[in-house]
Amino acid sequence: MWKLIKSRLSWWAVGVGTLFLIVQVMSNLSLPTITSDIINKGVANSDINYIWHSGYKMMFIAFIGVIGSVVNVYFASTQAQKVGNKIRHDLFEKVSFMSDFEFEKFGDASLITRTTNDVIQIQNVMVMVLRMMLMAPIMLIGAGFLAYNKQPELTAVFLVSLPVLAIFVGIIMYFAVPLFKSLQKKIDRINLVFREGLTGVRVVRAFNQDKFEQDRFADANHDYMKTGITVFTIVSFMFPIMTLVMSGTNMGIIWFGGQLISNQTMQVGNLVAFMTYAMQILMSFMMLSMVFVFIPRASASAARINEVLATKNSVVDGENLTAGSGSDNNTATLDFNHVSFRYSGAERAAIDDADFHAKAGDTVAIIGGTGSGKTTLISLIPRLFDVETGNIKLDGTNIEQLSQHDLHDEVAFTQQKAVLFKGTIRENMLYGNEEATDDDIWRALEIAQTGEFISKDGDGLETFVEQDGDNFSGGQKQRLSIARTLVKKAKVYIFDDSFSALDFKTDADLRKALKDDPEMQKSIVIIVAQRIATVADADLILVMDGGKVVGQGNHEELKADNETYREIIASQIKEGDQK
Ligand SMILES: Nc1ncnc2c1ncn2[C@@H]1O[C@H](COP(=O)(O)OP(=O)(O)OP(=O)(O)O)[C@@H](O)[C@H]1O
Repeated sequence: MWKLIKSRLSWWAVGVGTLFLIVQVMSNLSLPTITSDIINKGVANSDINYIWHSGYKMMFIAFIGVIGSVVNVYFASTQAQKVGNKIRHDLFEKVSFMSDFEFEKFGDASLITRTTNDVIQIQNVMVMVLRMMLMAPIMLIGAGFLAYNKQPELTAVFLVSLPVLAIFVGIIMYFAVPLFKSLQKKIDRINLVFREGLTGVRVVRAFNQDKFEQDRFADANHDYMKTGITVFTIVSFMFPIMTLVMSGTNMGIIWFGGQLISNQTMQVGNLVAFMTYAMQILMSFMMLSMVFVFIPRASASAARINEVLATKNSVVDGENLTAGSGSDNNTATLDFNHVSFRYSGAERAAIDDADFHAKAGDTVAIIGGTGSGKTTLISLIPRLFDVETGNIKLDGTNIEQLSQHDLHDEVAFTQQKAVLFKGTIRENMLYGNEEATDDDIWRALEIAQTGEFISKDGDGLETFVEQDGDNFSGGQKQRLSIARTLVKKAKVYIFDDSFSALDFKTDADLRKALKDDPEMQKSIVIIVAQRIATVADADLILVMDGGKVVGQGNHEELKADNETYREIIASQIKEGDQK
């Protein structure tokens, strides 16, 4: 935890906060001595002036103490907030650059818990540490010293009360600490079930599994609640035990102190001050114990956060990078040279010796059965994963020699699942290219065949997009995603099964518009598809089966001599889906 906090802490603020904390503790420590003086000198001698004078002094010192406390709380809280803010920022940045490998390792529910709840645990403990953990030792030593000064013999009482308190606190910590740690894992589980229930709400309803999902969530929720109740019940023993020990200590002090007073070896005022110091000593001990109860929970959270921050991204920028891919758009080339790739832990290669070449103006279509490796193949181009053997060259430059930023500038990607953001159509389109003009956006929207639902006569680019694009149909969302990809100026445009949600006519119109657009002639278009009709016009068709490119050529060539391609055609004739 220390490692996580120290580099993000502002040390001058901690210094100033500690200074004011010392002021507060000094004020707290000096008040009992003044009280004892009021009793010993003012009350005993009926000296009203002395009592008033000491009263003013007490008020002044108490006021200084309040200022010390307020300033210290301010610095402790702002530091905790700032450190939390920096950790969340760093986590988000780290997660933004993670490849799918790293995402799968943690799971998104756990990443969310780590960025929210785990950070809050650290913030809470930071406030405790910056206040209690610094205050308690100063107060413990100060009050112990002053109590000893008032009446050394009486300090023997602590030889009993402190060990008794330590034993009870030790027992509480022994049971509470492991439970505190397990609470974090249980929050992960709640997040996971909640997230799955939310994102899959339609599937859940369609299969009438509402009850099953509710029970699943109730189980996770109940499990968390049970552990929470157990741990906080255990911790709640702290306060009654503390009260018991304090009362016992007071009784001891009054018992022995009373005897010392009757022997005239102690003044009444000293007894009162001693009792206050005794409370301060026990309170300090208690504060330290509380901090030590909560630190392990925060340490567990810190370990979970550090695990994310320390994760090495499997896709990283290499050294000696080439600036840009080295040629203008008109000469764009893409070469897959004997590329193989295997998912971590997988026995079989997901891509086995893929070798093909494309140039500006080409449309490359990839077809094959489900699980044949189409998505994996195109994911290698923007380096969502790195190739295992072979290489991919863009304009003759190995893509691993380009910075990821430069590479992503050259490659525009539409995923299988359309993703839209809440906002306007314009905002969504500018996501593809923030410098795009309205004309650029309308050009992209026209190619993507959005005319039937986004028109210049209506709200146009100001049309509102709900969260996840929920106010559009699947096919409309897909067309908007395609338009956003086209707004970007890129050398390679990839459409991963993006046309499957479109009806045949729209699919054909869109591909024709793509082909006819002069801008697209400068780029390479890669289309992953399941339908023969979608791929038939492509300049190069790659037929995939079991991770291998088992055929490449145009429609006529493949129809003539590729068995797998013919099987796909045959299967689609049966479905009445062939061109
Ligand atoms: N993240 C992953 N981790 C491990 N294996 C994976 C992962 N993603 C895909 N695979 C495996 O790699 C193979 C190719 O998957 P891929 O998604 O590339 O196929 P696809 O042809 O795009 O399928 P579909 O048409 O169904 O989308 C499959 O056997 C799949 O199980």
